[in-house]
Amino acid sequence: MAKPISIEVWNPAGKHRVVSTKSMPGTRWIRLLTDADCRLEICTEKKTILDVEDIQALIGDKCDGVIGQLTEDWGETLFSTLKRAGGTAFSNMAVGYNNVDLNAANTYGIAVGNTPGVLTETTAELAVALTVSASRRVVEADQFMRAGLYDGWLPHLFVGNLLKGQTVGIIGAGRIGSAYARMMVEGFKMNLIYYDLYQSTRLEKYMTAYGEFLKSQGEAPVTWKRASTAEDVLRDADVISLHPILDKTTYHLINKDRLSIMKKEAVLVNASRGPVIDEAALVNHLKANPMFRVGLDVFEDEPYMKPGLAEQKNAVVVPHIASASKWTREGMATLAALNVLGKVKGYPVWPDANKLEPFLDENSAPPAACPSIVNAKLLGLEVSKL
Ligand SMILES: NC(=O)C1=CN([C@@H]2O[C@H](COP(=O)(O)OP(=O)(O)OC[C@H]3O[C@@H](n4cnc5c(N)ncnc54)[C@H](O)[C@@H]3O)[C@@H](O)[C@H]2O)C=CC1
Ligand SMILES: O=C(O)C(=O)CO
Repeated sequence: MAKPISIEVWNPAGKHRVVSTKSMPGTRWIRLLTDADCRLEICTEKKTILDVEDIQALIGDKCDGVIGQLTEDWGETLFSTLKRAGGTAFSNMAVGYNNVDLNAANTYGIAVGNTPGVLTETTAELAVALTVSASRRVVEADQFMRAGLYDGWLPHLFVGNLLKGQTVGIIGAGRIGSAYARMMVEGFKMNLIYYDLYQSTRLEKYMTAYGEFLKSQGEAPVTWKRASTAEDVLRDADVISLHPILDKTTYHLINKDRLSIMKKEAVLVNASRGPVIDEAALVNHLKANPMFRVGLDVFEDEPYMKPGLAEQKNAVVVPHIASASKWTREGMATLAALNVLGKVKGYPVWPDANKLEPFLDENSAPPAACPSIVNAKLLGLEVSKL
């Protein structure tokens, strides 16, 4: 028998049953669904991470689509349950979808949505915040102050690293990696080295133009380089920020060997996914190298930290909040809802998931399309001509 699970129902007479496994910020997403004849059921269970059984209970016997979260395990069991309930759509309220087994979704013909773009700047800004906090020892200094230990200015008190003129390294120069690179380069006049499987022509053009601009102002130009290996970035950079997707190629990309080639006083930031770093190896490295610093938004076994990490003063840790600005979270909710709604209504897929502004304009109706379906091609979904 299915577990009892608490829900809040909107528009009970709606024709299409859509389930959201969590309450999400804002109300626009709710309005968009209910105005389009959906009965929306929002799970209000007081449990942060729902397990597969909880979600099966939510899906029930009839469900057209589900809006879910990156903490959930969307694999064979959930996609087959959704298919049996007549569902055709699932959307993560996230850009990353490493919690989703796309092969299983494809097997059951379920469209999988994500929420790119709307979180790019917000996430990059938090990565910058972690970089500065780690470089300048902001959290350590804050704790020292609150503990009443400050008894006057001293030449050696909380000396950290200057960013200006140093080299910032990016691994994964996609939307967020490129936005972060620009913030660091513009903000701190840093030189750039990046590694990605693909060339980021846009970022390279920007770097060249910005260097020219600085020169025209009589300032030292910034330089850039595309590295041919991740190791080249790790060896050369003073600050390294990780922004790749999580998949087989990036799992434990930062491991004991790669940590050992980094500068002893480097700053490492991770706002991508926890398993990109071998966290146990990182803890050992932090212990052995007190001048090496990290800023972490994500962890290998969320919500837990590996033993020893919490005690390391050279680590700044925050609980996966990189996309947590009001505008972004409301936008993510809107995109996730529109992915599901679009598929339920039989709309085509938006042609460019990097240009989703029309869906985010609160003053106009969104286009009749699914903003971002990651398996659209595989499912042979029609592309919008709008
Ligand atoms: N901490 C947080 O709250 C957030 C975390 N994220 C994470 O950030 C990731 C990136 O997001 P976007 O920039 O929007 O995605 P994106 O797809 O624009 O960028 C990812 C980049 O990683 C590159 N990449 C893939 N495999 C690689 C490899 N083996 N080595 C080097 N580069 C590789 C890709 O070529 C691409 O350029 C998401 O997949 C998600 O996991 C995203 C938003 C918020
Ligand atoms: O969107 C993502 O992938 C996140 O991690 C949360 O914003």
